[in-house]
Amino acid sequence: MLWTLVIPLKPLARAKSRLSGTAAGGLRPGLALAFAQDTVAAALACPAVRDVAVVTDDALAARELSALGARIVPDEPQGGLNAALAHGTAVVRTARPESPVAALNADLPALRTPELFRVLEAAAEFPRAFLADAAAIGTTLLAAGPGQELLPAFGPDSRARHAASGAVELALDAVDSVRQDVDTGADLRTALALGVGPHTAAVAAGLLTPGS
Ligand SMILES: Nc1nc2c(ncn2[C@@H]2O[C@H](COP(=O)(O)OP(=O)(O)OP(=O)(O)O)[C@@H](O)[C@H]2O)c(=O)[nH]1
Ligand SMILES: C=C(OP(=O)(O)O)C(=O)O
Repeated sequence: MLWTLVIPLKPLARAKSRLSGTAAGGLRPGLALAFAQDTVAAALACPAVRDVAVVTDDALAARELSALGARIVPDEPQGGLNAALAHGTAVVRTARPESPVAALNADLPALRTPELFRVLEAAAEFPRAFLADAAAIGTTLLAAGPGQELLPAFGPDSRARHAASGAVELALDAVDSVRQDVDTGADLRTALALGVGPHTAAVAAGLLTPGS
């Protein structure tokens, strides 16, 4: 099955606010962009991915991510994350109404293409499926097969809300890079230990000193 990924991205000036203690104001937008660049590059390299649509109103991110090969969908609803995902899904399905679609967070800087492949292959077995985040509270990927509504319920406790919505939780080992979203400085250190992509590695160099 070939998936269309829908990746939401907040305007960079407001993104990753919980990293403000780790990356001071001037550096945080660049870090959020680097996370998105590494996420999009790893996703576009995946043989199970037909294309990637990024839902964002950020002009710089739109330029940089379209240069990688992503389609940009303006965040027209301006109604937060789930509205952006529902909109992005509707837009990509205008051309391909039956397309399998998966929402993927833009803050997965350690994302490894083979692990994403395994997650998407597993998701293809169910009408709707999701992957819990590394903290086991949230969600990093929500998939809807051909003709299925996405019904995104991201945000606090989204693991429980996606399960309650009828999506099947994917119980997979060894897909840590797909689960490792980065919200805090501790998450960033964990992602760096897993191994981040080149954009994040370049920005993170100098941000964190060993043991900080
Ligand atoms: N297009 C769009 N994307 C959003 C919006 N809110 C959050 N996102 C994206 O949704 C994903 C998950 O959000 P979070 O992990 O909370 O990221 P964040 O909002 O940048 O982080 P905090 O500011 O620390 O809450 C990230 O890829 C965000 O960029 C929104 O209103 N519109
Ligand atoms: C948006 C989510 O999480 P967080 O803001 O914790 O990354 C989520 O897990 O649904």
